[in-house]
Amino acid sequence: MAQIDHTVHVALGERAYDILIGPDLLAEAGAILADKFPGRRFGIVTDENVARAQLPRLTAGLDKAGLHYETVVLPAGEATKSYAMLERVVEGLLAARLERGDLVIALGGGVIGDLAGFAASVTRRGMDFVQMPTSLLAQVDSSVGGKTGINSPHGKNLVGAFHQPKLVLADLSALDTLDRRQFAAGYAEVVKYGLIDDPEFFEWLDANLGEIFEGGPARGEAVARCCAHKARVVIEDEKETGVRALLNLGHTFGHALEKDTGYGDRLLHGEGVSIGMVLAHRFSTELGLAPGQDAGRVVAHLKRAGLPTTLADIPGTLGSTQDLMAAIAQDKKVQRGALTFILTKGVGQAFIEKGVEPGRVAAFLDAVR
Ligand SMILES: NC(=O)c1ccc[n+]([C@@H]2O[C@H](COP(=O)([O-])OP(=O)(O)OC[C@H]3O[C@@H](n4cnc5c(N)ncnc54)[C@H](O)[C@@H]3O)[C@@H](O)[C@H]2O)c1
Ligand SMILES: O=C(O)C(=O)C[C@@H](O)[C@H](O)[C@H](O)COP(=O)(O)O
Ligand SMILES: [Zn+2]
Repeated sequence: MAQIDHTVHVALGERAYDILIGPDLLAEAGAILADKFPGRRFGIVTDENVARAQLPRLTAGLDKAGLHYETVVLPAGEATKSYAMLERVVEGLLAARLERGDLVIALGGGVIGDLAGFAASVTRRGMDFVQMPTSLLAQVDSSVGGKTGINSPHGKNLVGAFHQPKLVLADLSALDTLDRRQFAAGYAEVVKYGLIDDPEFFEWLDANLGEIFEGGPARGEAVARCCAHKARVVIEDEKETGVRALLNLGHTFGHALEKDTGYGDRLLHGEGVSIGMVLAHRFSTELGLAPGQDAGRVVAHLKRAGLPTTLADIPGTLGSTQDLMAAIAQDKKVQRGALTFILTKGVGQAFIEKGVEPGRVAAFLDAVR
């Protein structure tokens, strides 16, 4: 019997699903899948690191439950969110003769979740999929809410679909094999929830950061609170026509930095979000919207987590402000050519600002470089 510490229900009508959070869910996944999806077959998509560290725990349980599965193993890292890897996954699923009624399993971090979810959405015009997030980032953010996709040479996540999973299994013990840099990158998205509209959560994180990083009970609570927060937002605005844009705090800057640094090891997504959230606070201060000391609190907390907080923390040379502005112009929140930013009045008081003048953003970037 699986131990489930927390359940979050994502109430999306006929697309509703549960997020189950517990200590050993990969090992129990075979029994859970056999019960929820009787008679179905499975296509596991994962990356080389996760195949080494976590896949055997999953397949042992699938074997025990007598389930049929095929596995596609991809290179690890952000560069895998590409057209070439999308083709590899789709062709792998087809070669395995998985039917439309079978399920894709995304076993890995956000890269695998986004790519495999998108592949599921287009293969045979739409297969169901299950998220089995193994990074902190994927457990608190990317496995929930149905944003799937890949990067384009024009920018981050520019090709994709909203495609909700049928189930999310977040196995907390999977995080034991994640390295510290990746854990910290995921933690940036944890902090994001506090900064959006939950100052009490930000305070709680400040008090529990050590325990979260060391793997104490606060870690599971943090994952559950983030999932509950994200589920609330997604239920209200599944396709990002309104409040969901708040989940993009720090991402307009962050995505531009990820593109500029080539989607590689120089800057992980969560690290870009960390710097982006600081820039969003500083830009808000610059515009006279937020007190300067709130940006200071954010920087201090992110630094405690070992995260980068300034452009100078990014190794190597960044492109010009013009290059960054060109990337920002491709942001999916752009409407009729006008920029939208998530700005803030202070910790836990983020808001959506449409029609931000590009000249002001460029001047701000020039000033902080
Ligand atoms: N869809 C969404 O709503 C959403 C939300 C946030 C981020 N994202 C996307 O998620 C991606 C980032 O996700 P990520 O930070 O998980 O990156 P990732 O998928 O690259 O995983 C990070 C690294 O950790 C390794 N790894 C993962 N789990 C492991 C484990 N348990 N043990 C050992 N190694 C493990 C991976 O192999 C990889 O090298 C970005 O592409 C970002 O755009 C999407
Ligand atoms: O779920 C959302 O909505 C988010 O914005 C969550 C973000 O953390 C995530 O990085 C997402 O992929 C960004 O979406 P995008 O639409 O800006 O590409
Ligand atoms: Zn993100």
